[in-house]
Amino acid sequence: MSEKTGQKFNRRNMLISASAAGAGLVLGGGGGYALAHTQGQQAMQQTSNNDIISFYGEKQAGITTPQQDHLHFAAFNLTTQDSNEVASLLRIWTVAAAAMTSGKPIGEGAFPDHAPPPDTGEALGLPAANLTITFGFGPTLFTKDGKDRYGLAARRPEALVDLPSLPGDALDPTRSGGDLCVQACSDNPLVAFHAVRNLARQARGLATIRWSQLGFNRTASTSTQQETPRNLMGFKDGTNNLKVEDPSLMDQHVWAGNEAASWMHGGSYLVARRIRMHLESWDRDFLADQEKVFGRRKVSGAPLTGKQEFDAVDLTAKHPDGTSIIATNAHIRLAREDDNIRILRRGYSFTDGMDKVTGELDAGLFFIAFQRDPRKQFIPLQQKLGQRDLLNEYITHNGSAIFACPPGTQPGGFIGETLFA
Ligand SMILES: C=CC1=C(C)c2cc3[nH]c(cc4nc(cc5[nH]c(cc1n2)c(C)c5CCC(=O)O)C(CCC(=O)O)=C4C)c(C)c3C=C
Ligand SMILES: [Fe+2]
Repeated sequence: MSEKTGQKFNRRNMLISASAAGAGLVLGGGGGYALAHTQGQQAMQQTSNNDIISFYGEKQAGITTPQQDHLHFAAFNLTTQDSNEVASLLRIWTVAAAAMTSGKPIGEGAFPDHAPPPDTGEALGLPAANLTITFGFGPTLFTKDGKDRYGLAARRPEALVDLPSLPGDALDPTRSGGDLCVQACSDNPLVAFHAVRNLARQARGLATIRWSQLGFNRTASTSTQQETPRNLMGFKDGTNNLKVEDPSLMDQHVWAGNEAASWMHGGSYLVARRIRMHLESWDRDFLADQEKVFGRRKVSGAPLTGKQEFDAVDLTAKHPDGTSIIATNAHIRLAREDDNIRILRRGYSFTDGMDKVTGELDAGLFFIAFQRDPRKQFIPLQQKLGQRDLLNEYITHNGSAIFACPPGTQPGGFIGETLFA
């Protein structure tokens, strides 16, 4: 499993070192850029801190590593027809991701004056801020329009299904699907942006961004060490999420095991949904009704059957008149009626400004969940929620994608090596 390495390196040290050495404007020319780069590498060896999450490991980082505050997610269309070029792209991305997640710019050694710098530069001076970069493969990497594009069709995992049409879906194809995905998460939004920008730049000629989504303020806690954040509806979100400190729950619900295609062992399946919230009508709803929708108190986050946030949810408790305290179609009842179906939620709030047609906010939850098998987890859950959830009055799912995230890799290897072996 990927872990915090305890190494100290940040791009700020790199800049300070460079200017102390009289390099002048670090971005002013190739010489300054290169000096900053070299001295930054020394800084990394000399100091230590804890804002670096190792890219290399048995499992990809960004799944069961504690969730950061900001997201830049991008889905890519492959434009190359050659499977060797797809593997080459993954090799290049692996090296770049390992550098950026350690707080280093892309590219080694001195950068030439008369060529574009290998790194775009906007994150120079910034620490890694716990950057993780997680890669995934969409169904269309394996089969597209009935064709075996790269000779990989036979290796498509059974669990990597095309998501069926789900109740209440209003999906926009331009915000859905993708051959590859990159999930960049960091506690600094610019660091996450820089990661996706630079990977997209490296992909030129082989792949283009199909759609992307920025996310702010994680809407889940994935670690017992984190405080539960609030979503844009004002409710604490993530209270009963799986917590990464329990490896047996991760093995049971998140990591693909022996049932999966062998190249996916130690990987996981990512489902992303762009869920627009109709915040104007939500804001007109009475507090008691808002609380009924979720089955929890707005301020404390406590279940309606308890007093404090982490009190157990009692789905059997009744009012004196015999009706259920947590309504029969409350979100937390439907999401947890079956204790065997659990997912690791890792979503973010988003806003893309306003809807030009209605004048309303275009904002909501960019839902991301990791799981061992979407056929047994996300799909049945959403089938139930989409039919009966009280929340449906206030939300619309308008983007959707599924990706198989392969296991991690070690220095010298690359993400996806088990698939392309
Ligand atoms: C298909 C899975 C889920 C979707 C889609 C989904 C959308 C969604 N959820 C909230 C807000 C909350 N969800 C909460 C709990 C919760 N949600 C899901 C699944 C989906 N949610 C699960 C499995 C759970 C946990 C249930 C449990 O085990 O008790 C909560 C309560 C606090 C918490 O436990 O996190 C909130 C709040 C929104 C706003 C939303 C779509 C916009
Ligand atoms: Fe939920």
